[in-house]
Amino acid sequence: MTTTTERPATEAQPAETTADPALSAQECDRRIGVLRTQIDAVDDAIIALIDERVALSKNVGALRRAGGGPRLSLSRENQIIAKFARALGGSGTPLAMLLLKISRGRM
Ligand SMILES: C=C(O[C@@H]1C=C(C(=O)O)C=C[C@H]1O)C(=O)O
Repeated sequence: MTTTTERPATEAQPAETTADPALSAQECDRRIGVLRTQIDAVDDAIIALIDERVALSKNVGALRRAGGGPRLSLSRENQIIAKFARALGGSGTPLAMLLLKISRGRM
């Protein structure tokens, strides 16, 4: 898969993730700040990937309609929902449905 999205380094440093009860409150706050910066970068990447997915989905839809086909493919959507459910368990299905809804909304 090719993507135009820059992926942030998501691997937190062990020093930032270790919950050591001997840490000062100030050091805990500092580590939380570091981790939140990483979370923000991951969220930015997720948003960029959603935008990329919407654009790809829109292109498929336009091509299918140009070829005389329907706007949607429910069998394909079911495959995607099943993939997310396999990968993410109970939250996979609603997440896939939300992604499909976002893609439809802009088609
Ligand atoms: C993008 C397509 O068209 C529609 C959008 C889909 C999607 O956003 O993943 C999936 C199936 C179709 O309803 C496709 O058929 O692959």
